[in-house]
Amino acid sequence: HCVGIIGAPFSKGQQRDGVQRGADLIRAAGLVQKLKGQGCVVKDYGNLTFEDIPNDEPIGRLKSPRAVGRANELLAGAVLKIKSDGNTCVMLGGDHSLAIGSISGHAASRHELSVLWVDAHADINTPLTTPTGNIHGQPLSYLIHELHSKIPIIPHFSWLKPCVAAKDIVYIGLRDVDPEEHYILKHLGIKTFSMTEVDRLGIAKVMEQTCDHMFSKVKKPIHLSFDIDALDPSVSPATGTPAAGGLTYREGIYITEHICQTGLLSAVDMVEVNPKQGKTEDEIKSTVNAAVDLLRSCFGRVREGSHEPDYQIP
Ligand SMILES: N[C@@H](CCCCC(O)O)C(=O)O
Ligand SMILES: [Mn+2]
Ligand SMILES: [Mn+2]
Repeated sequence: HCVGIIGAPFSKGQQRDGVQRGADLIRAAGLVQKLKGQGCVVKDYGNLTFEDIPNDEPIGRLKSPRAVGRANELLAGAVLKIKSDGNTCVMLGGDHSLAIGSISGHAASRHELSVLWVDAHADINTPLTTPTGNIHGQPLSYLIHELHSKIPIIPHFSWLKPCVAAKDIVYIGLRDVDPEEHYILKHLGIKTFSMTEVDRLGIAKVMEQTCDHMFSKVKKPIHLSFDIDALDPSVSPATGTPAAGGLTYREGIYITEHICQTGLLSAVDMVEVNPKQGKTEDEIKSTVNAAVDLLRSCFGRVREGSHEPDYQIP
């Protein structure tokens, strides 16, 4: 696996300080060394620098629209470069509004994508349906062709064009979906595996049906957008919008092991780790370590273990 890492220390897609520190916390937990230790070729492209945008007044309900638009324009360019260099891209957030840039940049490189959105939330509010104005609850609405007519002109978003078809999106982990989002999911016929389906089917069947859906026509590169709040708060409490009844650590690892073995993973986002939302150092560690382990499983780590092909018992 050739892996390119980009850090996006950005928090203006929501209101809680601290999520901008996620990238460096994941690095400090040894992500690069651990990926190299399991045979990956890793290039760390460092962190993006986001210039402050003064007077970024709300537009309608949207909060920090100019900062979010600009940050994602920068991120899109960085992801495109990482893909052009032949890597699988790992974007470390930062809040989930960054998926706007990550998926845009990925689509600029690989045109048709399958998007697997692992999250307690649907993140598909439009600028007119959002209950909070936080753009981390809206990223998919800017990216989906079928919602283009529902997105108004927004300063610093003129670079952005929709690049994903509703049929190419699958959700796993939903348990906190706004009514407007639920209507959009049903109206667009988007494939969803809420926590009810995870409970009913079990994670193995969920992954089987996820892959059947994604590969039903042509096999496309996979963009995995993993919001750490998809995991149960007992595993990953240090996050801004925790919701009870989430994925176990094992279910999260199963998802990433399974996606790895498809051989189609082309980019992965790991977002919403917020150390300031952890009550103790242990809560922060548990959250960060889960993020690291999930990423290790994206790139070949398997729980049964592995050995060098030419190993022989001495
Ligand atoms: N649906 C809420 C909560 C969004 C949570 C965002 C997280 O998943 O990145 C909103 O729109 O503000
Ligand atoms: Mn979420
Ligand atoms: Mn999210």
